[in-house]
Amino acid sequence: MTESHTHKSWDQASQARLRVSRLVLSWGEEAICQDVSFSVNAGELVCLVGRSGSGKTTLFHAVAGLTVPDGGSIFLDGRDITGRAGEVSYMLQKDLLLPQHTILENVAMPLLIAKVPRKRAFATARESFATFGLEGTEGLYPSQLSGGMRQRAALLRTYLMDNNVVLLDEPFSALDALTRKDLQAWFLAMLTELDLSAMLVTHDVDEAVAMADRVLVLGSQTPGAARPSTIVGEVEVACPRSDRADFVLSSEALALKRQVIALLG
Ligand SMILES: Nc1ncnc2c1ncn2[C@@H]1O[C@H](COP(=O)(O)OP(=O)(O)OP(=O)(O)O)[C@@H](O)[C@H]1O
Repeated sequence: MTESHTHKSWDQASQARLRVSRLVLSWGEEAICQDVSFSVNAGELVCLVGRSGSGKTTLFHAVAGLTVPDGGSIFLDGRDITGRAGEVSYMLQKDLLLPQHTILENVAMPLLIAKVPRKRAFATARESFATFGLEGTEGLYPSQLSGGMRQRAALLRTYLMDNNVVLLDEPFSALDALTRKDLQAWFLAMLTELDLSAMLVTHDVDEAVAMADRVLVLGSQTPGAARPSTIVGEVEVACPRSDRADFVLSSEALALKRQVIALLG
């Protein structure tokens, strides 16, 4: 039996869609992440929080296959995808829409890059505009949309990469507080509707507890040193997505935030 077969039975038993095992990452001589292991289960939203510079983006790049780790492995449904791009969808921190292209052209980009014929790419993209609350914006340009709408378009573009695991790096951070709240609630409903598993980087402990099924904390175990980072703890948020609006105001949510903040150190 090969190594990946061994992991496949393990993953299926544990429902892990994505499994990261003992990842080691560095930039040149500098060790950024050391011995990072975690999994994302089917349908789960995991939020990754960590101080600035702890290596969240570096970790996401590796999971997305944009860099090859110095050690460790990444499995998707039990398949070793270490160093392979395109297996999980990734929305970068500054995933800007191209200003000179229409929303339809922007959203269809992953399909066009995958060499789907233009007509079919646009038809496929159009089908999801209503689901993402973007109907009527197909022919508009990014500058004609509100920040929230632009972010929905970027999320739709990520969705059209057509993987059932998505990585999102601070997708709501540039939005004003009210738009962010609306979009967070909408995003949770979308994840459920589309049956996606997701991992989201955020600086914002409130956002993590408001959205996640599980919060992972990336931090250093070496006193006084910011790096190398590892997963220093996790906090489970056992609240149905539909009840989150009330939950965030509860003493239970406050207690969970305290736990996350304590892990951040
Ligand atoms: N392209 C790069 N080349 C060299 N070093 C890098 C590069 N990108 C990141 N680093 C190093 O890795 C460290 C971690 O950066 P990273 O962006 O992963 O952290 P982060 O937790 O996402 O930070 P933030 O929350 O501020 O976005 C940085 O402090 C920097 O030293």
